[in-house]
Amino acid sequence: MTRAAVLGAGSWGTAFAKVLGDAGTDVTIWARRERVAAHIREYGVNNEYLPSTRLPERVTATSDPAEALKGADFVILSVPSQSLRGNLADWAPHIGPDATLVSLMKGIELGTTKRMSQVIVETAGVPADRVAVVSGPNLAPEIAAEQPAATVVACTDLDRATAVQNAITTRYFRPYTNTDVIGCELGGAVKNVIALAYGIATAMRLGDNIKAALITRGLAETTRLGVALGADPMTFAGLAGMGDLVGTCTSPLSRNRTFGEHLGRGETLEQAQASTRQTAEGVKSCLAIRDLARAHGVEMPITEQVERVCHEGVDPRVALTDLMSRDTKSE
Ligand SMILES: NC(=O)C1=CN([C@@H]2O[C@H](COP(=O)(O)OP(=O)(O)OC[C@H]3O[C@@H](n4cnc5c(N)ncnc54)[C@H](O)[C@@H]3O)[C@@H](O)[C@H]2O)C=CC1
Ligand SMILES: O=C(CO)COP(=O)(O)O
Repeated sequence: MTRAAVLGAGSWGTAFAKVLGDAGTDVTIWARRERVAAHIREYGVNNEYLPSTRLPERVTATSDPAEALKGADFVILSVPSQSLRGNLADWAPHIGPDATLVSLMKGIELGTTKRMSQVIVETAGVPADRVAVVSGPNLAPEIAAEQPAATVVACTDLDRATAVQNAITTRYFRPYTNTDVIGCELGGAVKNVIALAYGIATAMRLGDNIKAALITRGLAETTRLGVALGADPMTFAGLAGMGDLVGTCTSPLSRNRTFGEHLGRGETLEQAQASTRQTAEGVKSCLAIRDLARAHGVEMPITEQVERVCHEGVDPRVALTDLMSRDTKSE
């Protein structure tokens, strides 16, 4: 019997545990707070993040990471990106020697500008070919409700990607494999920043033309950064690129887009933050992505402006004027 540990009991960790359970894997979720774990054990429900989803019998929970990780073939990492390094340092001694580590996270680490798989390799001391990434248009509430979705499992070791694919294939969840880890991770992280911009534009009632332009030019700057870092440009035309970008920007369920709407209504960063307990990864990652782009000499004008609005208190109207008045160029 295959076993998985899901570390992080937020929306996506919990929905992903359900997918694994429905596909026939025994799952133990690690929750930071014992009362969340106890509620899952007793009622089969994560009442804090997905209160209307009943988890399969095969899914249980604990607040003890060693218990969650015992005998796990798949170690699923689903905490906020900026807390991964600290958490994983504690968890690493309990991870089995051949376990596959699977990142669900869509962020870039502040300060180091590292992708999550790089943080995992460094912190857990595992080779890169034991780390897989799952990324695509995967809004957790829809998947928890068994609405159909597709995703990408990326790993440089195709056999491991296929093993993860098999462990998460259900009648409502369809994973594709890919070996481009860099492209899949960048697609997932940068789309959160573009979704912030899309949310800002939505709240400012700027119209559908500019929203389509943000998606298209957002994908262009994501691809530019990806290519500079060694990604396959075709990845950005796939589910982990365009798919996730369109899904996130256009869905009112997206925390990043919703956060952007708060900013677009004129709220400060602090006011927008006070409106949600959930993770809008783009808010912090826009800083790291901007730094990464600058370090590689890549222009990311939308990301630059999102960073200014989020962290430098720039009025979104000023950011828009700056974007529209850049030097003209070829597409
Ligand atoms: N929710 C979604 O629809 C999707 C989310 N993701 C990504 O999955 C990752 C996890 O997101 P969600 O589950 O949605 O987040 P969430 O905001 O729903 O939950 C985060 C979880 O991490 C815990 N947590 C918060 N700070 C922590 C810390 N310092 N140490 C340990 N645990 C901590 C929280 O208690 C909570 O259980 C993010 O990178 C997100 O971008 C990816 C695809 C879909
Ligand atoms: O990554 C996601 C969908 O693929 C979820 O997006 P949000 O974090 O903006 O809710």
